[in-house]
Amino acid sequence: MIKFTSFFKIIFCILTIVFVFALYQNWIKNATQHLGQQPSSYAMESGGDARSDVIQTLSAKVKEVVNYSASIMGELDAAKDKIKFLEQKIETMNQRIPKKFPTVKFKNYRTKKRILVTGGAGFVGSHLVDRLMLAGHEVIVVDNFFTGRKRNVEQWIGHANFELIHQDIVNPLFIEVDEIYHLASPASPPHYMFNPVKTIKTNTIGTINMLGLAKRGTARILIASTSEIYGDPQKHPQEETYWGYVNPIGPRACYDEGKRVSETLSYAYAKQEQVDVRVARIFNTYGPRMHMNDGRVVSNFILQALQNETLTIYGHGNQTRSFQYVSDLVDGLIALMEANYTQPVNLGNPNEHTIQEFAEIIRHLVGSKNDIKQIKAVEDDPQRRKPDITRANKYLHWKPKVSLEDGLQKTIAYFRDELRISLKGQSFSNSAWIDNVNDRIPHR
Ligand SMILES: O=c1ccn([C@@H]2O[C@H](COP(=O)(O)OP(=O)(O)O[C@H]3OC[C@@H](O)[C@H](O)[C@H]3O)[C@@H](O)[C@H]2O)c(=O)[nH]1
Repeated sequence: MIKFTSFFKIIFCILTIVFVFALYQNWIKNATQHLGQQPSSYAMESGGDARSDVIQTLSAKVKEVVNYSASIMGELDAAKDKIKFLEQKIETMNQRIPKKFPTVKFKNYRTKKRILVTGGAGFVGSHLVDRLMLAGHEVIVVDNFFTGRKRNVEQWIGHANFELIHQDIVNPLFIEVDEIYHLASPASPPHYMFNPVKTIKTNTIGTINMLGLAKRGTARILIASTSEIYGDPQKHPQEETYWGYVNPIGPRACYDEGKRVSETLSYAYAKQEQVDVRVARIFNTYGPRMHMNDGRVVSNFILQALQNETLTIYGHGNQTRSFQYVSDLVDGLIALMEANYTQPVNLGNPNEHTIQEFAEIIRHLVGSKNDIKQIKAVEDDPQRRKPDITRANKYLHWKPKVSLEDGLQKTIAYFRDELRISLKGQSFSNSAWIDNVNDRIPHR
C-alpha cells in the first residue's frame, strides 16, 4: 500500500514536471514571438544561435526547479522524522501520565488531615503516600530527590489532594500541617556513607527543622528511626529497651549516630516543648520501588540473579537479618501515628535468616543457577539482627502479614520490569555499580 507521504511525493513530482513543461512551452512561445518580431537585430545582438541560448537558460531554470524540489523533499523527510519522534514521545508520556487518578476515599473537613511526608518520593515514603492519599487525606511531599524519584509519586501529580515540593529539609520549611511523617534520609549503607556529613546534617538539622514545624503548628510527628541505632547488637533479639552497641567513629556512625540524635531530639522536644512525637525503629525492609542502584542486599542479590551474575556475599555470610515487606511497614507506621503511645517501637519482621541462606532463597525464587561467592566483609557490619515486636503487637496490634516468599516474588517481578525498561533505554550494569560500591564502602 502506498503511504500518504509517498503518494504526496509522487503528486509533487508530477506537478513539478508539468510546471517545468508549461514553463518551457511558454518560454519557447515567447522566444519565437520575439525572434519573429526582430529576427535580424536579435541575431545580430546575440552574435550566435538564439535558440540554443534559450535552451541553455531553460535548462538552468529546470536545474533550479529540480534542486528546489530536492531541497523541499529533504525538508519533508526531516519533518516526517520529527513528527515520528514527537508521536513516540507523546505515546510514552501518555503511558506514564495516568488518564485517571486512583479512587480516593471521601473525607470531610473534620476527618481530612493535612499530612507532610518528608522523603515522600523515596522507596518507603512513596508507599506511605499512596496509602494516605487513598484514605482521602491531603498529602504534601517534600523531597530533595537524592535517592527519591518523581516517578514514585507521579500517579498523584495533579491530584487536588497532592502537592510535591522539591526541597532539602536541611533548609527550614514553613507550612501548616496536622501530621508529619519524617522519613527523609538516605537509608542504604552505600548511600548514607556516600556523603557522611550530609547524612548527619539531614538527621540532625533536618530533624530539628521538622520538630520546629511540628511545634509551631502543633502537629503530631513520627520520626523514622532504624534498627541501626542498636549497632552491632550484643543482645538478641533486640527489644526497644536495649541501648545498643554503636561505634561512634566508624563508617556507619553518620547514620547510626545521626538517627540516635534524631531520637534524642524528638524526646527533648517532647519534654521541653510538648511536641507529640512517635518514634519507629525500622528494620530491614524491601519491596517494589527500591532503586536499581540501592545497594542493599535484596536489590543486589535479585539483580545479580536476574542478570545471571554471581551473587556476592560480604564476608562469611553467617551474619543474619530479618526482612519485612514494605506494605507491612506502612501498616505499622500508620498504626503508630494513630496510637496513643510515645515510646520507640520496633517495626520489622522477626523471620531471621543468614545472608548465605538469603542468597540461596533468592537464587531459587529467580530460578537461576549462578554461583554465590564470598568477598571482603564490610567494616562494622552488624552480625545479628532480629526485632522483638512485642511492643508493636501490644500497643499497635500490629504484626507483619506478608511472607518472605510472597514479598520476594513481588519484588523480583518489579526488578524484572525495571531491567526491561532500563535495557530498552540506556544499559544498566548492576555488577559494575556493585563493584563501584564495593570500592567505596570500607571493608575490613
Ligand atoms: O550485595 C550485598 C549487600 C549486602 N550484603 C550483606 O547483607 C547484609 C544486609 O545489608 P544491607 O546493606 O541490605 O542492610 P544493613 O542491614 O546493613 O543496613 C540496613 O539496616 C536497616 C535499615 O535501617 C537500613 O535500610 C540499612 O541501613 C549485610 O550483612 C551486608 O554486608 C551482602 O552480603 N551483599
